[in-house]
Amino acid sequence: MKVAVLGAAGGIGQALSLLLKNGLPAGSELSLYDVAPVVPGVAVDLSHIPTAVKVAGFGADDLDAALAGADIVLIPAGMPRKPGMDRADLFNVNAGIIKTLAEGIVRNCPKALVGVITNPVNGTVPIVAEVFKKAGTYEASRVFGVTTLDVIRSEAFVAELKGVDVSEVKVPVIGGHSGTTILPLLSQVEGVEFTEEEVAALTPRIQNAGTEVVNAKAGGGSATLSMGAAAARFCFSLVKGLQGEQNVVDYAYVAVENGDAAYFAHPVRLGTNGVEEILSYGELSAFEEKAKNDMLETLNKDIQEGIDFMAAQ
Ligand SMILES: NC(=O)c1ccc[n+]([C@@H]2O[C@H](COP(=O)([O-])OP(=O)(O)OC[C@H]3O[C@@H](n4cnc5c(N)ncnc54)[C@H](O)[C@@H]3O)[C@@H](O)[C@H]2O)c1
Ligand SMILES: O=C(O)C[C@H](O)C(=O)O
Repeated sequence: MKVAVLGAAGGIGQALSLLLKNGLPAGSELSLYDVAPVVPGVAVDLSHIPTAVKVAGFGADDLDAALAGADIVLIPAGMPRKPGMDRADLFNVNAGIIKTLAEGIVRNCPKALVGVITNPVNGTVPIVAEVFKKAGTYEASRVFGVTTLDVIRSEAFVAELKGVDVSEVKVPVIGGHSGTTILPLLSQVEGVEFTEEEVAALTPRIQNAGTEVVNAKAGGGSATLSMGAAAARFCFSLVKGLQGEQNVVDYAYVAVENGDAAYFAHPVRLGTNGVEEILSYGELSAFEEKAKNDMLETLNKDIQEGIDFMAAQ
């Protein structure tokens, strides 16, 4: 199994790479790429951890070597938010980075499963898809927006609020990855009941959790450690699917035919080709149904921005 991390020297990249060095199956290769000159040093540093995962670092000019033959590519490359910014404000800087990296995937590992972390996820995922379509290598089942951070935050917040064992808590989160497009389905959490007031308070807390971190870091970036943990968890699900494990289900922002929007976070069953099946998110409460309908204008606009960016190239 070869896993490439693009943007591996950054806050998320380093946390994620550490977790992958410790958690990928024995015999895997971890390929670290970044334009920052420190990336070979990050690879050397990780290589001193005694696990059976081989690490290599690749600098700015070595994207092709970093990607050659990768089975999974995770992309946390690009600019994070500062206080006062929306994720959408990152589009102009990050769109070009994502396009360049997606073109590298086309050249070197067109069959890889690609997990996009770079914001704004609602728009960067369509960019990757459009690059692949242009090259004739697109398979919708292989492209994912990583929304696992919304899921793990929801688990943490629900457990904290209800005083239950966090390892038992499962919270579906659908939609996109920004503000009101993040929709936790609290009505479907098993074993706990929420009052209307709790739902009305917890839903926006989950939706604004990224901003909570951005403000607490006061100009020093956005979530990196929790995102590293989230991306590693998602990567391990992809690995299990690739290894042929049955019934691996996780949440991700994926292309959906005849769905709520062209891209929407759903539960998906993972397998050797990435998404084997897009699963239904089930029944929504009246509160969730309204929140879903209300988000669609924003989500569709974000998606179109990514498509238009590529159309203008
Ligand atoms: N999906 C999510 O849930 C989620 C969560 C947190 C952050 N993010 C996003 O992830 C991105 C990275 O965040 P971070 O905190 O790690 O930022 P960071 O600034 O710490 O790291 C970004 C890294 O990307 C590298 N980079 C820039 N251009 C590159 C290129 N062309 N090729 C390869 N590497 C390049 C930089 O050198 C840097 O090392 C941001 O866009 C942020 O908004 C997404
Ligand atoms: O909020 C951000 O800008 C980063 C990330 O998308 C998050 O949810 O923490």
